Amino acid sequence: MTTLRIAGGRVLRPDATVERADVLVDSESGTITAVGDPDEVPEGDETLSAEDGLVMPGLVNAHTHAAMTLLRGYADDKELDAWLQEDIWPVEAELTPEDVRAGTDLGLLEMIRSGTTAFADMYFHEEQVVDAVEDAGLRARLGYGIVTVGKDEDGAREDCEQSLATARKFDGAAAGRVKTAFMPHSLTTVGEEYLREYVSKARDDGIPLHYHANETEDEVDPIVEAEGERPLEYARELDMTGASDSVAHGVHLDGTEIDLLAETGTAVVHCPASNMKLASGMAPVQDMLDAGVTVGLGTDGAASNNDLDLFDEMRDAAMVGKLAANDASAVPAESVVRMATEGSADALGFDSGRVAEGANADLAVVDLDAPHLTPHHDLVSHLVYAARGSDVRHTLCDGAVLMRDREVLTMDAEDVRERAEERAAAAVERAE
Ligand SMILES: N[C@@H](CCSC[C@H]1O[C@@H](n2cnc3c(=O)[nH]cnc32)[C@H](O)[C@@H]1O)C(=O)O
Ligand SMILES: [Zn+2]
Repeated sequence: MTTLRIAGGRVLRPDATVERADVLVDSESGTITAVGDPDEVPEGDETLSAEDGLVMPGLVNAHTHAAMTLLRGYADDKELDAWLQEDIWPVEAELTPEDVRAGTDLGLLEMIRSGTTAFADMYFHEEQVVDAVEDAGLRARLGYGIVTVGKDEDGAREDCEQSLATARKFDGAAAGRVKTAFMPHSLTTVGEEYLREYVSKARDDGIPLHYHANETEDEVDPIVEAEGERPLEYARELDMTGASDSVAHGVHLDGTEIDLLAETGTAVVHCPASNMKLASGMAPVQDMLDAGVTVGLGTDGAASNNDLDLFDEMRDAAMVGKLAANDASAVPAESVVRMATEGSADALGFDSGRVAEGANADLAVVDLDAPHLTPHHDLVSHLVYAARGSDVRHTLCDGAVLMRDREVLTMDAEDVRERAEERAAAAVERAE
């Protein structure tokens, strides 16, 4: 057994208290085997210094499209529908497997550097994402995104089959760090007949669902008109709500839908930056938390954010949560940290997001000695309101060190940047 002791720092515990403690990690099982007083934690085979640092759960990005880093800054300042149809989808149609690998690598590099250890990915050429995750050492729940609008029946079925096949094939890949889901893009971009047929197939195999829901009013209104019910009521009828499922966004929700989410255990992944940038609206996050909904946090793709830094996202979540509730005490720092760690991990079905014995050893160590993190009245406050991704010193996933002293060990950062730069430029040129 190889053990690693993370020593000399402070530790953020699941009850949001901070204490001086060391953490012992078993690299073979990839779990945390002890957390506690430095005198009581056994010696490790190796030591990683957390002096002047805070050991926290690795952040979990519960909704993204990692390869969309290639489209970062390509098209901004537009609302969702026009942005997707006029700018994003034409370039995505040109993306080859190698392009997706390059964009995903760039996304993973950015995640590791900013203390993110797990993510949910909805995209295509997912075999590339599996390989990228395997090599970089992160954890992911991934799936192939289905769009049937604008496709004939054969094309639509092909998409659905592809999503099922991807979910079946890759579950458990990368030594168990990859899990999968069936991923219809949304309730309006996938036809009802296909949802009915293929969701039931996914259910037969126990495959969870992840999809965009209630993101914009333009997406809610047509369902209300056609079905005479709210989108999530429609989703429940289609058997698309359940304890293993998660929906991205959940911006435009009424009280009935919030109750439905809580009752069924369906998680919502809040994506505040994307919601603000595309002017989609303000999610009722405090209302969801009050109702007992599992709420996670996601960046969405880098083209609508425009980065994958969950520290930024935490600040955005707190800020917009207060505006939405018209209450400065709404969505406080502690709730936000919980959202980005345990909440997201629960949404994705990972035993991560908490520094506790037995949990996955997915961790980040944040430097506390920066001017913008001084003084130390309240470190939970700092994580949400003052820290940034570049404050992360070490990142670990599944008991392995992915970044040590700001050097990413599992990827060649220069090569990743060069490939992404070249492939992004070429794809845009082909599309235009
Ligand atoms: N199989 C589909 C791809 C779907 S992947 C998921 C899709 O979600 C898109 N996407 C990114 N951000 C958002 C968002 O905020 N709302 C809805 N879709 C988004 C993204 O561009 C990507 O096309 C096809 O071949 O068209
Ligand atoms: Zn999305």
